[in-house]
Amino acid sequence: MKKEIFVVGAAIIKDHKLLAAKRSANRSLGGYWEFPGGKIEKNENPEQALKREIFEEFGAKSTVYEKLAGTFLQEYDFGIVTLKVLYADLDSQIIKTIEHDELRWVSEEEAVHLNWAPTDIPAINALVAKGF
Ligand SMILES: Nc1nc2c([nH]c(=O)n2[C@H]2C[C@H](O)[C@@H](COP(=O)(O)OP(=O)(O)OP(=O)(O)O)O2)c(=O)[nH]1
Repeated sequence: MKKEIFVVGAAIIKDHKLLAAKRSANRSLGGYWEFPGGKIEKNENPEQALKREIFEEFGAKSTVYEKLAGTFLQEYDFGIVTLKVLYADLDSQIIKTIEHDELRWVSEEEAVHLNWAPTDIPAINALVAKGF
């Protein structure tokens, strides 16, 4: 049985642009674009996990809103990732990036051309279909 990995990602949208993050080359799925976020720990709900991850990754406070419809599943050699995407806002500046090689605010047109982690592709398509 493969390990199940429960992950939460943030759809952070400002001025019609989405904050895309490129995973550091030395990590699992390195070099792919993703939503800021990470693994949900045992004692957390998705919202708590996302606020913690955004603070750890960026040193920024955040407000988390509703979930994007759907749960996105993808099997990898290291496990099965189950991704939930929550809309969020940053309430303070990004003061550091510890897990990403690059951060980029992208339009819908730019977003669809990035090399997203396979898990994230249907989520990006759903976000673009809704418009941002
Ligand atoms: N943060 C994030 N992780 C994602 C996304 N899509 C996706 O498949 N993942 C995967 C990558 C990782 O295997 C896992 C999230 O773990 P993580 O971001 O906490 O990474 P980590 O530092 O604990 O993992 P690792 O590099 O040490 O293996 O989910 C996404 O949009 N955002």
